[in-house]
Amino acid sequence: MPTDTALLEVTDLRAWYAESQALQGIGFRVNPGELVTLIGRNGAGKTTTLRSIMGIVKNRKGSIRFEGNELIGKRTYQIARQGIAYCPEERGIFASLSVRENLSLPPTLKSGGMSEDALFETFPNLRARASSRGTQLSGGEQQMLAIARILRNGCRFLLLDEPSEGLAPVVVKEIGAQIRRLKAQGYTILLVEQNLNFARSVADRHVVIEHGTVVDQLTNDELSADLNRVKTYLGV
Ligand SMILES: Nc1ncnc2c1ncn2[C@@H]1O[C@H](COP(=O)(O)OP(=O)(O)OP(=O)(O)O)[C@@H](O)[C@H]1O
Repeated sequence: MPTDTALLEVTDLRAWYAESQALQGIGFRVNPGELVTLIGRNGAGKTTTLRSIMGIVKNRKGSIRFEGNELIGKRTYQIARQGIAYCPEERGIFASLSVRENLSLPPTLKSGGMSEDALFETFPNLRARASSRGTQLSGGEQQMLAIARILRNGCRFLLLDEPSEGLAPVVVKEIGAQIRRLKAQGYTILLVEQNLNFARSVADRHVVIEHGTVVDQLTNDELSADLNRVKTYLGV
């Protein structure tokens, strides 16, 4: 696909934590409406890639273009306002606030954010738990709330960090179905995952990261046809 159709284009991305270089020159693209995963072992650089796109990791070089606009040099709030939402691995639910209060917090960054009703339709478990505090939610409900919350602000490009982590298989399936529904609604999604089966159940393409670089890229069909190609990288 030609460069000018990419929604996100990352080129030679390098990033540092103090003196330590975590990304060594990452390059990949995400086209509008696609769901792309970043897969790789612990410490490969997946989360750092998402945090670099968001400008949370500030010491970064190379190029990150979103809708043609360069994000390197921009602050996190400016990046969010371009229409990029980030759901971190730690989920960031406000423990003492109810589900409804957690959902009321995000600022409107773009028009077209999901209404509370639309969110409760996508995540029916949350409707039943609307008055429950963050601490009373199961891990799966917390993950759903973390995703639901970023849908409030109107962003159409979602960065999701390991939504399946620590969840029972039946809950992982449910979250997979919800993510597929978001994709069907036109959201573009970049997803960090270590759970290969989950990644295969939702993605169009996969970008494999090792030691801060991209070592392979493949479509979901290519992955299904040759699972060993990726299992070697993941060490499973
Ligand atoms: N806050 C930090 N300070 C210093 N080094 C860090 C920090 N966060 C991550 N690193 C290092 O950067 C490298 C990439 O880590 P990153 O978290 O991006 O990996 P990952 O692929 O997302 O793995 P994981 O699934 O374990 O988060 C690792 O070597 C890690 O130790």
